[in-house]
Amino acid sequence: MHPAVPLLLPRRAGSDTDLCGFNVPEGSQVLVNVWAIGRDPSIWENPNSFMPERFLGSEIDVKGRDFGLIPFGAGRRICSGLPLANRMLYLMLGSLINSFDWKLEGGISPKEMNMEEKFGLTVQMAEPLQAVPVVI
Ligand code: HEM
Repeated sequence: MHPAVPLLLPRRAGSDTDLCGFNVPEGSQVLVNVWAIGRDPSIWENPNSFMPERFLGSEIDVKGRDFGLIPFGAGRRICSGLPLANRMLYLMLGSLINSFDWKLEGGISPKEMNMEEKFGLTVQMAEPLQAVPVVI
């Protein structure tokens, strides 16, 4: 839902190409809108809902084979840090959740949290997250 690099790295068409009925002339710059793919209702049920459980028992992964979910990109320019990120994310997130209780600053409830984004080459929260760790 919130891909780190919403338009991936720009590509250039190596030859005249027909893409889903659109003519893409050789040399055109092509941007892949991963942000829109992640919110496409023809691919995802309830695309705007955060439902990590939708992946339970699913074969879909983020390694660039399932074009509905390519937060690390795909093809020859796929993120070269994917194997590292794939290991570190579980470790970091698991450590943070295991070691602390978390609350939002100002007594805001998670449902009230502003999840809007700022437009840019990389996605950032419009209103930075202020999460307070409480030692368990
Ligand atoms: C959650 C963590 C990360 C995400 C979501 C992410 C996402 C991406 C995306 C979307 C791209 C563009 C791929 C494309 O256009 O097909 C990219 C490129 C790249 N990423 Fe990551 N990345 C992450 C972590 C890392 C880490 C940990 C490293 C290095 C240690 C790294 C190094 C790179 C490099 C070098 C490229 C450029 C690859 C190229 O141009 O061939 N990334 N990343």
